[in-house]
Amino acid sequence: MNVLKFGGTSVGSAQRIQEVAKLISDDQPKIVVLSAMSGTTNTLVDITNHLYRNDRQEALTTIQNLELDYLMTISDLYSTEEFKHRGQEFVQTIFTYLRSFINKDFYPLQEKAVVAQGEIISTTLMYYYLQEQGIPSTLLSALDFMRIDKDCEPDYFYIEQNLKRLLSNPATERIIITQGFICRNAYGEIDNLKRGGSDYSAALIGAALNVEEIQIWTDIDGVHNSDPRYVKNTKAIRSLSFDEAAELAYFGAKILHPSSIQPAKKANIPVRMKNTMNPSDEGTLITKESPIKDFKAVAAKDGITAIKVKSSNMLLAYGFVRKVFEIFESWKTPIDMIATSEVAISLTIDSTCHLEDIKKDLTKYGTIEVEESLSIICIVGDCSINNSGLAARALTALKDIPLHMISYGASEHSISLLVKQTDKQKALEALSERLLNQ
Ligand SMILES: Nc1ncnc2c1ncn2[C@@H]1O[C@H](COP(=O)(O)OP(=O)(O)O)[C@@H](O)[C@H]1O
Ligand SMILES: N[C@@H](CC(=O)OP(=O)(O)O)C(=O)O
Repeated sequence: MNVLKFGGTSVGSAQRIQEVAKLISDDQPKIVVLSAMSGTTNTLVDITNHLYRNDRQEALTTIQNLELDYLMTISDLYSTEEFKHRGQEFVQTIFTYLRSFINKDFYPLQEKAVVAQGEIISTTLMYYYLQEQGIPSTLLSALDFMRIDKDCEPDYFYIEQNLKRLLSNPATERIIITQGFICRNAYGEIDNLKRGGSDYSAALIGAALNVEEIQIWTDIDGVHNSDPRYVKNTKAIRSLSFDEAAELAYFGAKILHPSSIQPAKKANIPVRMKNTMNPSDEGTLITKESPIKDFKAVAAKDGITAIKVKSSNMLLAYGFVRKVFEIFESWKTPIDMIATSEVAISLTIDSTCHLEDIKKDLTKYGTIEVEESLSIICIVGDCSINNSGLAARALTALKDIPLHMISYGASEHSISLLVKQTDKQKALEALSERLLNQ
């Protein structure tokens, strides 16, 4: 069995849904994980913002416009009156539910339920379409098996037990359709795996069922050697190791959710990235081992904040770094990059929710400097100790760009550099020209 995940663009119109249906209609048993049609989750988030602000008219107009889009999709998607009617009835139930929140107090729990509707709609429309085409399939609700625990981490045991239980139903067809992104939390409430989380859903399902392959179908021929939204002439990489792919995903390659490689790596299941618009292209295969290359790819992560703690107490002291880290731990704020000197420690975070609290706590250890709007540039390649000269080439490529921090040596697969967000594009272009396209 394989897991095939189709992203928002892949199911972004009636025609796209029809094309995905063709791709999944062979005889192979498979679990098909769908995202919401592109744009829907953003619009649902807008609706929740209007509801929080009690902006009745804006909420109503946004809900109505989205409903109209879906009614048009339905009229293009189905050819028979019967299925047009079923689609309309289903979509109207969802939009009546959305309208029911208007004129009431709105809570975070309801926000998660509203945002979940995109995947509920896309999977149901696909399920009906397959029925109309006479292709048997089973629609499985992710809310019946996908769960996160109190720390918002996947509940692996629950997921595996419940998926296996549901699939053991003899009425289950060879094609199983389910939602990406959505789940329940430890209290049974509707929740999600964070934006872009359908990749993560697919990987969790694949690992729970120990499938042969996890396929992520998107709108580009696999993982490219740089971000095509910022750099011209990027090229698809044919092979990546789990570790290389995880670094790229974590440091900004939007094509993959940052957590999605971990379950695949743990279960040693290959991940194949494919293009829905060009299915014959081989895409990118992510496995345990991959041929080594000096420079494979570059990714960039925006919205980074650097914090520097300067203190002469650090000189020859022990326990100082631990105390600093404990503050970040107490505020549940992950640290990405670290650099130390005799009297200072610099580190970066990407969540500023508790920045003021962290700064306040850090002042007891020294003077604090904060710099915002930075980007981490992550260069993935052969950064092993024996590959001398690699860091020098990377730094030479960036000779005209001020570097705020460098992290080298911690990973055999990557070098990370901190630049101003405004220098990101220039840095990506320079690396592409001087390292990747040589
Ligand atoms: N290194 C990269 N390789 C390929 N695509 C990338 C990379 N970095 C960013 N992207 C962007 O990611 C997009 C695919 O991700 P996403 O929009 O989330 O797809 P989906 O809708 O299938 O989930 C591509 O269209 C591309 O613009
Ligand atoms: N629909 C969700 C989940 C997701 O993974 O979407 P996509 O596969 O289109 O990135 C989101 O927009 O965040």
